[in-house]
Amino acid sequence: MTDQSPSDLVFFTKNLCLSQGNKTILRDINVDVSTQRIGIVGRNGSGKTTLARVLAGLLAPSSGSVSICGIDPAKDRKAALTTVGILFQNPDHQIIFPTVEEEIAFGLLQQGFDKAEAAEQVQSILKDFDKSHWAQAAVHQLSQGQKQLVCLMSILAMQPRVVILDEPFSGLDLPTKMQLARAFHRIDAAIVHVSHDPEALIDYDEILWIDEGTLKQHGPAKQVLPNFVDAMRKIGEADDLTHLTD
Ligand SMILES: Nc1ncnc2c1ncn2[C@@H]1O[C@H](COP(=O)(O)OP(=O)(O)OP(=O)(O)O)[C@@H](O)[C@H]1O
Repeated sequence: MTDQSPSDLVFFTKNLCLSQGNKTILRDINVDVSTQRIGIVGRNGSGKTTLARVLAGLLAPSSGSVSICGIDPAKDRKAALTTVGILFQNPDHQIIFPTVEEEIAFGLLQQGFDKAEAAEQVQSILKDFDKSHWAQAAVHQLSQGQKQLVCLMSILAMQPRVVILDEPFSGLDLPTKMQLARAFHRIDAAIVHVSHDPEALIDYDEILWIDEGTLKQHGPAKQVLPNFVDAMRKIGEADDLTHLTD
């Protein structure tokens, strides 16, 4: 822990462990984060999504603790709703309503806004993104990139202090990625961005590298990303297939 007070921190974890059944997925993660652009990298299955879900309060630690903007997100679900929003890899796992305006209004109604207030906020966020004409569009007719933008607008309408992006570009073509990345740049809140792509995190303030459920390295992007890329290259260059003949 640094000498910063917990309220200055975007999040911190203390001896965070998480198991599912017999499997330990996160082990003893201790980290303080106080900047606005935070990347999380790691190999497939290293525990990045699990950490993102713990930060959003969707999973509770098995032991240890987590605090995001001063709240325990799994215990204080009401505060978590206004503090942290999470954008999943696949918008189809997030969207539940038939039209764009209903989808965006849902979170606001959950937050306690009445229907008229929610409708006003929906219009305002659509206008912000120059998408007022989408209000009554059927969500199932939108492309994946458009659906991802609807999810992002739904989160931002709730004005969270932290937005977690879990591989938000997967399955999107390059122009859509670039358009969505521009939308991310406009986000006022702190961003925690899980990605396999070091390029996507190059301008970020700090990076957490998760490896087999542990925090392998934490530091400025310029320091951690080259180490991560080197390590991934070495693993990629190794000829795993030789082991099949052992
Ligand atoms: N509910 C669960 N029960 C058991 N094991 C799980 C559960 N959820 C995740 N795991 C396992 O935990 C490990 C970490 O999963 P997680 O999805 O957090 O990794 P990840 O780093 O996000 O992977 P990827 O980059 O492939 O998305 C994986 O081995 C996964 O199979």
